[in-house]
Amino acid sequence: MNPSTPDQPSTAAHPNRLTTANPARVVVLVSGSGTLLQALLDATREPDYPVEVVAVGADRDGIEGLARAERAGIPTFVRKVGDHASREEWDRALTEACAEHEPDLVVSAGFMKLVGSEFLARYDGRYLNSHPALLPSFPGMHGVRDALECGVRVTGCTLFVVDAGVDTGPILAQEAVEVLPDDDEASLHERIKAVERRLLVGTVKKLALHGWTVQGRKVSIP
Ligand SMILES: Nc1nc2c(c(=O)[nH]1)N[C@@H](CN(C=O)c1ccc(C(=O)N[C@@H](CCC(=O)O)C(=O)O)cc1)CN2
Ligand SMILES: NCC(=O)N[C@@H]1O[C@H](COP(=O)([O-])[O-])[C@@H](O)[C@H]1O
Repeated sequence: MNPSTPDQPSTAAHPNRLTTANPARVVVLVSGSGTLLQALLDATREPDYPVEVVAVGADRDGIEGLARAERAGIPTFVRKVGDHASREEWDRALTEACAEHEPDLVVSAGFMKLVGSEFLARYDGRYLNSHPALLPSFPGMHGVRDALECGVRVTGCTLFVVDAGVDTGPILAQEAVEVLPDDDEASLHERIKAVERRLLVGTVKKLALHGWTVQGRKVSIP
């Protein structure tokens, strides 16, 4: 993890400011199809996109998210909970696997495991998660299904800085998506993911360019 680089504003006036290398080194964690990951990979092909995806990690084998990384020539790693004696050991192994790539940011993009205290301490303020609902409504593994079952007319997506709770961390960005009368979980999730991809790519760019501060529940990007 890097402090400010010469072409970025000084952190002297903002002691809690988090900054990245230029380009920012990003590890992406996935458990599934990896379309959010793909959006980041596609963005990094633009010459002025200030991010390098340095590795992709997963908690399981055989997923399209890992295949996308391999096709892009990006290093991958898999750390399965079941291969470790305890959840704490898995958390340490995941932390170390990420650390080998010296990330400025770790982005959870459909990563379906809760991380523990070692991971959170190492990546304090630097671990982001994209969630397919407007938090604090509908946290957890089934944000789209829960919103539909509740009958809301508007849901959306949230990008936040992960803390020790489940989808409770300080919010970076949100965008609303209308629920249509004929929506099922799959159709609504597809429309949300289209918005999530754009929000993730745009917000990670802002973080890389400007840095950010986390103070209590507030995240600010200058
Ligand atoms: N400490 C945290 N870790 C993670 C968070 C978080 O908010 N705090 N967000 C997730 C992603 N997530 C929803 O956004 C989420 C992922 C997983 C679970 C969960 O209960 N998982 C179970 C196992 C599920 C399975 O493998 O089928 C578990 O971890 O044991 C809830 C919410 C990223 N990590
Ligand atoms: N609680 C975490 C969660 O539900 N994550 C969600 O998984 C999807 C991943 O899509 P992808 O595999 O196509 O990128 C995204 O909608 C993401 O928000």
